[in-house]
Amino acid sequence: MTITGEMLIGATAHRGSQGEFRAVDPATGEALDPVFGGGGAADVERACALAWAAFDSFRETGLEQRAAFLETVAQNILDIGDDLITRAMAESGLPRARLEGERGRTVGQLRLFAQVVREGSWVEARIDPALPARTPLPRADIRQRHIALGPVAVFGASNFPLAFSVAGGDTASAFAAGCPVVVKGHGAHPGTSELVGRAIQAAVASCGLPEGVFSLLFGTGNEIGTALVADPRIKAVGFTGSRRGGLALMEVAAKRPEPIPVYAEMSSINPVFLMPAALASRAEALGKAFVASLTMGAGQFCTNPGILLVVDGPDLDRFVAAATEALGGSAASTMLTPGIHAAFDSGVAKLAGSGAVTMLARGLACSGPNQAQAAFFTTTAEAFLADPELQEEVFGAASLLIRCPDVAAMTAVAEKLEGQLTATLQMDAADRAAVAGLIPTLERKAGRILANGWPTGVEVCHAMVHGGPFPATSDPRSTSVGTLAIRRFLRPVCYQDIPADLLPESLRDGNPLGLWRRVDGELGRG
Ligand SMILES: NC(=O)C1=CN([C@@H]2O[C@H](COP(=O)(O)OP(=O)(O)OC[C@H]3O[C@@H](n4cnc5c(N)ncnc54)[C@H](OP(=O)(O)O)[C@@H]3O)[C@@H](O)[C@H]2O)C=CC1
Ligand SMILES: O=C(O)CCC(=O)C(=O)O
Repeated sequence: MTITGEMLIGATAHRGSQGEFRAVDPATGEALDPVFGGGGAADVERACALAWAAFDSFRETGLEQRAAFLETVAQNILDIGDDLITRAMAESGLPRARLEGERGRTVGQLRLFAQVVREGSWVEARIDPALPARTPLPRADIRQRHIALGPVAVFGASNFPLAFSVAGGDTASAFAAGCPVVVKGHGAHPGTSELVGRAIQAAVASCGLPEGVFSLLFGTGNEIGTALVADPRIKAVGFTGSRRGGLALMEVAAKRPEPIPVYAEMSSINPVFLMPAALASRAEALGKAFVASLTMGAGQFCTNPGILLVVDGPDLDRFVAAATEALGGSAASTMLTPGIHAAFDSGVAKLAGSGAVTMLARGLACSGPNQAQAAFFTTTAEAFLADPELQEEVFGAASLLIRCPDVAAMTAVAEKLEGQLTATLQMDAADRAAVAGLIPTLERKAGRILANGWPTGVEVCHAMVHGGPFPATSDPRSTSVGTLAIRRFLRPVCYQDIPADLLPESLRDGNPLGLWRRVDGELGRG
């Protein structure tokens, strides 16, 4: 498939006229062909007008048709073949195996959402039949279902050019809910975005859906994203990226005449608690496993283990020795963009320059452009508590070990942490009582608590929560990974005494769609 450098607006391909840009291969620093045209206000207007025109029809597509659409998108992405992988490698510096795995995850989550759509319980139909004889007052016939929120603006993330980008989790869950999507493609991987965008565009056409179900825009500055979020026809936003970018978009959304929800995944340092018995029994293995998680994908995961909390003592020294040895031998790896690389270097320099922090190890020296050397630092619980800047995310393979005098100090540090995507416990049986004391704090701080694993690598499943209190996300009531993500793009509507023939099928007597429904409080298929 040829990459043209055009935006995809409804059924058309259209070259933007507001400036030009090219992707950069971060491994070589060279600009890649073709030249892309940046979009402007007229392109946002056209994409949003089409999305709005498609909305009422798309949200009422039958469950089977919508599920088949998601499956067609998945198949079309696979059908691009190796061109997709080679372009994504060139644009991101990520290795083939990682991108092939990511493609599998992307296709898998589209197919999982197809199953969810077919199964239909997301409609959450409720029926409270009329009680005309009730005294002192009769009850009306009251029915409820969930409908799609409206067109959704999705911002592709730089660090997952497939699974969190044009056809990533935000798009899949919005489509599943029945929302048209306008994607603002990330400037780091426009060719990958165009290829995937064309796969979606073809699926819209072959499934007989209105063209406005999907558009893909590019820009050469913040203006296009701002205009998209400000457009009155956009009713929700999905974003993964920097705290600054997420906050800026939240502000735009909040200042609209009609404010809208922004589901932004932004910043997390993912504390790992090395509990005393676990440390005593397997300090060396933990040191090696920690470095493997830290350096995976050049550390460019929002779930990266950015801080470790540990009780000081000889077992910690064993852990540090193993971790510094592993990290000292880890190769420098190419980061996604020159900007992300520069931000990593400046974050590491800031930590190194802090009087309260000691450098423990650096990875092997860089041998090419945009490469990052992993970094491992230590500080004390007291110093960490005194300096809120030590909590700032350094995006990449950098981590800070916090030496605590006892488990109570670990809890005290946990209490001072900002909201997190994850909190990890390395624990043995003898740590159970201490962990039981920590869990209430971790439940308040994080979206996912895990034991004896590492936070990188999120399973896409029904029970997953990839979210958490601010600043991990802008809305802790939801998740951006897993099937619960559909809820972000739905809202309940109640129908009181609406004539039977005007009710949506999901709420009609006789349950023509065979959905799980709550009738007079009882859940069943009646
Ligand atoms: N925690 C996480 O999961 C991640 C964190 N990051 C962090 O973000 C930094 C930069 O990476 P990047 O991926 O580019 O993330 P950004 O947040 O800078 O950009 C993400 C997207 O949001 C848009 N955007 C950003 N700011 C604004 C704004 N003020 N108004 C309108 N649109 C905006 C960008 O558009 P435009 O192209 O116009 O800039 C881009 O499409 C990294 O160094 C890292 O610190 C990055 C990825 C993931
Ligand atoms: O760890 C993962 O698999 C997902 C990470 C993520 O959401 C991110 O880095 O933005």
